[in-house]
Amino acid sequence: MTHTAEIYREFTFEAAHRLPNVPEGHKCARLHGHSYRVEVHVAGPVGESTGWVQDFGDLKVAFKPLEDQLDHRYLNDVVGLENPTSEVLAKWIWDRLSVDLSNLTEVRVRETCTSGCIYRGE
Ligand SMILES: Nc1nc2c(c(=O)[nH]1)N=C([C@H](O)[C@H](O)COP(=O)(O)OP(=O)(O)OP(=O)(O)O)CN2
Ligand SMILES: [Zn+2]
Repeated sequence: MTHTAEIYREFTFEAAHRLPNVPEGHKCARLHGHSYRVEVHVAGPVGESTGWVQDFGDLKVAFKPLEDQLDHRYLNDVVGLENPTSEVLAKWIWDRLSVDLSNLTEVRVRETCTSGCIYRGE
């Protein structure tokens, strides 16, 4: 009997940003950078023969074009990321990944060790 499972892969990239819409004097209005960590989750039935939901390698292939657009970039210059909060970035990633990953369930973006965002496509 098969079961369902959720799998994920973590990616990292380095990028600079500033937040243009924060209140006057907010530190995040200034140019700064993060070592972003992104988790991509997909779910589905575990194949009888494969023993997996999907090859982790598929997630790597799907994320690669996004990594190319994000890594060592000034995020505010990327179309759709003019206000690059974690919330906006998580949806930006979801919108692009969901084209290839129909079983996408969750995108997690971590800006720092303590702060981040979870987006589930709603
Ligand atoms: N809801 C959100 N709040 C904030 C975001 C965001 O994307 N969504 N982003 C920022 C800044 O980008 C900031 O660099 C990260 O915030 P913060 O967790 O405050 O980071 P610090 O490491 O500076 O935390 P301290 O504990 O204050 O040192 C701000 N808010
Ligand atoms: Zn920041």
